[in-house]
Amino acid sequence: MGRIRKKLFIVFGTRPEAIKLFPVIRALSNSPELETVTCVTGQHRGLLDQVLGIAGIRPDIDLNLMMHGQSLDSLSARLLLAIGAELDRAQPDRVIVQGDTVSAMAGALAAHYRRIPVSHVEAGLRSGDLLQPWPEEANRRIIAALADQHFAPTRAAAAALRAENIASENIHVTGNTVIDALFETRQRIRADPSLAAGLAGIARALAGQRIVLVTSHRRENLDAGIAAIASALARIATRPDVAVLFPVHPNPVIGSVLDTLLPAHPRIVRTEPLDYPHFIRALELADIVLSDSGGVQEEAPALGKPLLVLRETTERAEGIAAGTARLVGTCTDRIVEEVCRLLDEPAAYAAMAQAHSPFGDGQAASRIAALIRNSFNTSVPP
Ligand SMILES: CC(=O)N[C@@H]1[C@@H](OP(=O)(O)OP(=O)(O)OC[C@H]2O[C@@H](n3ccc(=O)[nH]c3=O)[C@H](O)[C@@H]2O)O[C@H](CO)[C@@H](O)[C@@H]1O
Repeated sequence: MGRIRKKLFIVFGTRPEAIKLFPVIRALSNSPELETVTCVTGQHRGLLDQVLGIAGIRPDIDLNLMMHGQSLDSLSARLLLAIGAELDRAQPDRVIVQGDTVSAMAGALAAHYRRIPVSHVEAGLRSGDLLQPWPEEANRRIIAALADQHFAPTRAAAAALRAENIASENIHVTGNTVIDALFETRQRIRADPSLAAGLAGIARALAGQRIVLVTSHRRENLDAGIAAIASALARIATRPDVAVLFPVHPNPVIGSVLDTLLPAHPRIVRTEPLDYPHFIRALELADIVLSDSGGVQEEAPALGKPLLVLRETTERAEGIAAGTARLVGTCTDRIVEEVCRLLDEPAAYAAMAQAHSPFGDGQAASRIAALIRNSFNTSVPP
């Protein structure tokens, strides 16, 4: 006899997955006919835990698989074995993964090996280049081949899936859940400013400066890219009207390049990675954002912050089409030139500083929860 409540097994392991899944986990938990099992892999231990704490998620299973210096193949193999064992124990009716991490790919594959259906949140992002972003572009395509429910954030993402011959009835344009997380967190900070109070000192110290907020951690930028970005920031900070705020990703390669190429300077503020409310507050304080992050490309347009994307290609063309984002790559001169153009030409700045939210309206998670609920109503025999 089948269970009355359907069991959903949600696998994730990194900061961005936790940010983009907490609204979904909550929406699913509000359905009495569904039971959720959250399984974290610990792929990015510290950054993941920051988000879990703030979102109030206590994972049911913590695989804690992070090992210092682990290779992608060792990580993938360990994830596959560990997730598979948990699936055998939990016997879920459906597995949910998000985005393009190795944890998500391994979760989908372990589910497929057990013929458990897979829902993919943030489906259909494609750069068209298997090496950029690497290995995420391949992870996305593998998950798409295995999933039977594809939650595309935008119409363009849905079209990319149809172009790969995924059946239209399995593709749903829901918006990106990061906008749910962003709007909710912004609301929480307004109601309780102490959630982001750690930035008050920095905001006071930088008052009167135009703030350039920077994040960079993409693997393909770890060699020459991050060095070129650091040189650009050092030049930008020579302007007396500008301050650079750089929450640095814990990857040691980034820290050591910055130690060499980004000298101590009163107008360059390097911090540890900020927790989510503090990062959202930093986005609000920023005049210009420089980033190679996927999530930041979705958040900055929703807040009307001009964003220069430190990549050669992007799967998030919607921000560029909306006019809020511009692809600038990682050439030092180009970055400096584009930042100075925004600082010195008010019309250029105003054109990019319009708030658009091409990636969602903040209601994606409730749409996804409803689609998952309905999938059981339609596919379960009477
Ligand atoms: C190749 C690619 O594009 N892949 C993406 C990748 O993630 P990413 O590039 O978006 O990763 P990050 O930049 O680490 O995270 C970003 C989030 O972190 C918040 N943030 C940032 C700095 C900080 O100091 N404190 C914070 O809280 C910030 O607001 C934002 O929401 O994996 C995801 C999962 O599958 C995919 O969705 C997504 O395609």
